[in-house]
Amino acid sequence: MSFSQDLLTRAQPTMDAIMVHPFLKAIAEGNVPDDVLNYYVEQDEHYLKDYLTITALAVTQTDNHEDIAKLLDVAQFIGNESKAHEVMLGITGHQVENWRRGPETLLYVNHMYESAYRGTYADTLAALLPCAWSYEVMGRELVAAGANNEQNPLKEWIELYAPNDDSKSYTIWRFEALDREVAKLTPQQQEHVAQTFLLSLEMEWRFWEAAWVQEKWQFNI
Ligand SMILES: Cc1ncc(CO)c(N)n1
Repeated sequence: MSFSQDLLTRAQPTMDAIMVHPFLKAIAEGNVPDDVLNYYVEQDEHYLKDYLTITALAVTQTDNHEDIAKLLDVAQFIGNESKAHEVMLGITGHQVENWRRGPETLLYVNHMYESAYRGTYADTLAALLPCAWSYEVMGRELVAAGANNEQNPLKEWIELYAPNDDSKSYTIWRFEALDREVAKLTPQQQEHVAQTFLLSLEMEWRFWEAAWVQEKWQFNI
């Protein structure tokens, strides 16, 4: 069994929990409460800025030309995600004004920065992967369930993340790169990479949850 196949088995319970999270159910039904959408967009603006920076850090850790080209494509795609945010803000009429990272956002991006600054290239790939992978699975499942119907105000948002061609995965190259890179590591380092991936995946669940419960810092500073 490949490293990433084993990883997917270990990741399954977390992924299952993400897919049934009430926030995702509300996206499917097109009835996410406004304050949840606003919280999500504000935190995701922070998240994506950091994600872009960490993607750039990943570029500096490898000399594999194909990976570099793919990572630059990812950087390009992150620009499209502002459009996804506009879909959500179009529903609520809100403007982004909270420029403070919430607790879960900070935990998540710090985990990714730590992986990039202190880990191997494989750690950085692993830290970045659950973001793309969980949204691909989500997009695919939402479209399969017909959630991107004309009545759903989040139709465009959903379609941004669903693969265009059903058979094509936009994250498969990342798993292949991960398998190639971990082959260079010791078993101990490989387990570190696995933990890095699984922690980012848990952070995906926590990111939805934080918006759903409107998680706040204790003090306003
Ligand atoms: C937290 C989070 N994870 C994944 C994505 C998809 O890029 C996103 N926009 N935000």
